[in-house]
Amino acid sequence: MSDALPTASPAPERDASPAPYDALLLLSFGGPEGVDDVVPFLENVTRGRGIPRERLEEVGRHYYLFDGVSPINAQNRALLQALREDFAGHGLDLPVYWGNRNWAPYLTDALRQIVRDGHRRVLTLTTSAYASYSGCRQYRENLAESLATLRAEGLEVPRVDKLRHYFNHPGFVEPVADGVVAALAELPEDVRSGAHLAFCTHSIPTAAADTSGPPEAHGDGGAYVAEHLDVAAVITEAVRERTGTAHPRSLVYQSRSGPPSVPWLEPDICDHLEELHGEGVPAAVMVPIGFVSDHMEVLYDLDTEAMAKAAELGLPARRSPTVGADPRFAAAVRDLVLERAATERGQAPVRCALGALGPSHDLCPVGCCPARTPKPAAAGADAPAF
Ligand SMILES: CC1=C(CCC(=O)O)c2cc3nc(cc4[nH]c(cc5[nH]c(cc1n2)c(C)c5CCC(=O)O)c(CCC(=O)O)c4C)C(CCC(=O)O)=C3C
Ligand SMILES: [Fe+2]
Repeated sequence: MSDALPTASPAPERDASPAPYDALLLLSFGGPEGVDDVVPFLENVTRGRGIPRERLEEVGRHYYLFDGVSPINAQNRALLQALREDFAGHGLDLPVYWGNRNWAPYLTDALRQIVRDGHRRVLTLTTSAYASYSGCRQYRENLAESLATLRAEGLEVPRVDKLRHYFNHPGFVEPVADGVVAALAELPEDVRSGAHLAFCTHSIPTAAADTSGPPEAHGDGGAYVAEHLDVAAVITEAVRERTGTAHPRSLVYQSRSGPPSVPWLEPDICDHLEELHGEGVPAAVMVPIGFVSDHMEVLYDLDTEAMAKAAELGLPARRSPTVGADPRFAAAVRDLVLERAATERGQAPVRCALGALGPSHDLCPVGCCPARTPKPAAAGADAPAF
């Protein structure tokens, strides 16, 4: 694989008009904020998804280890604040709302407020940077369902679009690369230059991976894996530019769910650490590129379980930070909002993207990340009219 990829591209000066949009919606997963929330939250997440009881009990224990509190909602509050500050500081007059798929504040309530406040064109930012059913279409299904609820309530339904996938935007890549450099600096000096970069993301069923992204990417591994491989190469190169060391890398998976009979993406991070250790690799940095902010998958599956595995092996390891509410990420969101607004106004704005894949599509085409059971999905070429 070539490492000669561009690792910087200047963010263009853009016209600060968000027109035709009049609201931005931060759409996220949601998480429990106390022990009493855990079971109802897990019921919301897993309704109709066929997850074995034992897996749910296991995941419930992860939350109880942290007093039932996932950091995801606090992270989203911080991101909301960062977006509002960034927009205000750059003359972008666009109110920002927040709603979740699985926990309060709920998506339907956020959309209802948007309508009551008189907004008609909503742009959505999801806290998932890649193509996949769980990371993209399922959020689009949630939007369609909430819009149908509003219509049943007799409210005027706004038009809703979704920002393109941003895994390769410089404002996502750069904070991650800096975080890797910082994590490397925390490793003992004698093992630092030999450290392996284990890029971590959520495992998904291989069938879902194969059909992720637009139909033309299907069958060849799919867009989900291709996007992660591409950004892992970009980040590795950005780290080499900063440290002078070309670290070996791999893409590995975590947080497998579902019945054991169904194949999911592998290797798992813990098995991978064992393998690295067996090969004589002196240290590892886990880079959670699959996640926008810290949440239970990061705190438990990486910081608790994978770090315990590394300690057991005697393998020096660190976990690098997620982008969270980094001001560069907030600025990237502003850039993407203005890019999309200009596109909707019929202009052809510069589209910032690093790596070999280039900028992702604005509108998910028909057949993008199909569901096992077809459901209406908003903000795509196959969106129902309201
Ligand atoms: C690709 C992907 C992302 C990244 C994109 C994105 O961020 O959207 C993601 C994020 C998250 N997943 C989360 C939590 C859970 N995911 C589960 C289950 C599942 N995730 C899946 C995929 C993904 N998940 C899949 C294919 C399943 C199997 C069931 C199904 O087919 O739907 C379950 C059920 C129990 C279990 O089996 O683990 C839970 C509790 C939380 C919140 C954590 C917190 O509370 O801090 C977050 C951010
Ligand atoms: Fe998940």
